[in-house]
Amino acid sequence: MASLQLDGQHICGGFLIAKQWVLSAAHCTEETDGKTFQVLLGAHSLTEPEPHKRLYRVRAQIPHPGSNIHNNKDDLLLLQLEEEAELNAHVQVLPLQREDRDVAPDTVCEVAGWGTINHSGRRPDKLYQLERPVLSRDVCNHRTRHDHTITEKMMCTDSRRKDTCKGDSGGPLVCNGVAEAVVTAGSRVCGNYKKPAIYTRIAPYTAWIDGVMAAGDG
Ligand SMILES: NCc1cccc(Nc2n[nH]c3ncnc(Nc4cccc(O)c4)c23)c1
Repeated sequence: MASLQLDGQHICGGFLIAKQWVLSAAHCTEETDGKTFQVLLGAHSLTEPEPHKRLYRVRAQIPHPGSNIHNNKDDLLLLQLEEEAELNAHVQVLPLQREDRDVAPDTVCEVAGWGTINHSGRRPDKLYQLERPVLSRDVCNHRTRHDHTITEKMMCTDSRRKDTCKGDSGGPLVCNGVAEAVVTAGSRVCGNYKKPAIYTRIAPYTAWIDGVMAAGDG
């Protein structure tokens, strides 16, 4: 799990997909007025000293060319670290789902982040993890939910009670140990069952991800 930070402040989640590459969400660069993130790896607490915590500088930030501020399409961001991450028990690469097939509805997946915990907007110091069931695209696209805005490159999880929120964007949705998708803010609503959590599925983007990493590695 990565924390994307500006001036020591957690902004968004992300995760290591290769020794020198982190995947996150393009919308995370919206309020950064061109500043470059630093990436914290190996952390559980954001503030306390921990043996495997290490802050990395970022050499390049590459948003998906289709990402934009008006919708949630192609909401992916690749970050190349200044150097390869030091891997250990607390810092590992997360395998990506490369088969482009929907995760079965009701599959229980997990999502983690340092995003706000509840309507109080309280921000946690320690990493939170949630288990959430996958919601079918048909239910998620219902008129009373996200009203046909969920494309085949997106997926949803139930947002009843436990949900992702501000600061969780960019983190991975992990199903059976594999990163299936990336948290996107969507309607930005948290904890309302009528607005299920939305994610950008990874499998449709593996060609783009591999292409950027191959070009970046020179
Ligand atoms: N559950 C989907 C989801 C995933 C990731 C991020 C988000 N939300 C947000 N992303 N960015 C934001 N900037 C301001 N406010 C926000 N949401 C918010 C904050 C307090 C109360 C509340 O009901 C909603 C968000 C929402």
